[in-house]
Amino acid sequence: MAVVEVRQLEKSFKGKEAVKGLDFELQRGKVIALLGPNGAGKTTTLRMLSGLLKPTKGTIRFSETNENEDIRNHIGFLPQYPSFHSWMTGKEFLIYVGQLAHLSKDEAQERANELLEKVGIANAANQRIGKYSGGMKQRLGIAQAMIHQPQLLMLDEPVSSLDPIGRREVLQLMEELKEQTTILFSTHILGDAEEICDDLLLMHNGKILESGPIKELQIKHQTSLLEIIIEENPETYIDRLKAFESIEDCKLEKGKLLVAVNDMDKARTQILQAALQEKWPLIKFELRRTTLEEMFMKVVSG
Ligand SMILES: Nc1ncnc2c1ncn2[C@@H]1O[C@H](COP(=O)(O)OP(=O)(O)OP(=O)(O)O)[C@@H](O)[C@H]1O
Repeated sequence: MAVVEVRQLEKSFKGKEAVKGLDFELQRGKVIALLGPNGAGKTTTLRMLSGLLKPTKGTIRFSETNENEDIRNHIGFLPQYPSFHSWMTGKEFLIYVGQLAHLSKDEAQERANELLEKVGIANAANQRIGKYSGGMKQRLGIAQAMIHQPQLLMLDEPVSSLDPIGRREVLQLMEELKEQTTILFSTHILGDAEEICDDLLLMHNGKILESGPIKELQIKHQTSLLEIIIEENPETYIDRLKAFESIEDCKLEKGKLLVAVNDMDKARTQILQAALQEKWPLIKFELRRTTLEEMFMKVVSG
């Protein structure tokens, strides 16, 4: 079941389209990565979903809200550059945020203690935020976004500014929080997405180019390539290779023939038979797989 359904979502800034007609759904209980290079439109999309920015066009429908209900009751948001009152302690800050979210003082206190424990900074509860490390601030930011038990937690680049240890810890925390809420987080690092997400929304130039379960996308984009090295005049073999129906394309790159195949078994047999019969000066014949990462890099590099 979808937590949120987005249809034809658009946003322009002074006539410049930042988000160009998005259609997607977020499935309950999943961790979804909104993946894309700088300027893809990730922040703009998250800000529209969180109610901070008005779409130019399109609809965002949360499954558990009524027409006139404030969607902020159902979502938690951690911006890319959160601002904290550095003179407050972590606990004071969470109680303050809890009361802003309409919890009573007692409820806010109870929830603050619970969350400080959950995000792993209970030992720094009474320390001023100004003394927190980047990772601790990010944990506190996640706790503030979770204060009212939202059905959707949105995190804008939650690990980008962290060192490898902080990054690992926050990713682990997100993995744990998955039990309680659906999580949508933006990143430009495929590795982060691959590590913890179930589903992927791949965004580029304001559009979603790919979406779905990451495992399915990995399989979909895993294509087979053969790398062949022929000692003399490799360019003269291109047309010969392209003539096989099992071969989709062939090009010469840095002295290697890169052959895209549609039927690996057939291609292997056909090429090796021809090489034997026609005495090709074959040096190397190797299988290479392209991955989601290569697909992503291709998209990112335009
Ligand atoms: N308030 C604004 N006014 C004008 N243009 C904007 C505004 N906010 C975003 N943009 C433009 O919209 C496009 C998408 O920006 P956005 O911040 O959503 O991308 P992003 O994918 O989050 O990038 P990053 O990873 O760098 O944060 C960019 O071209 C950006 O310059």
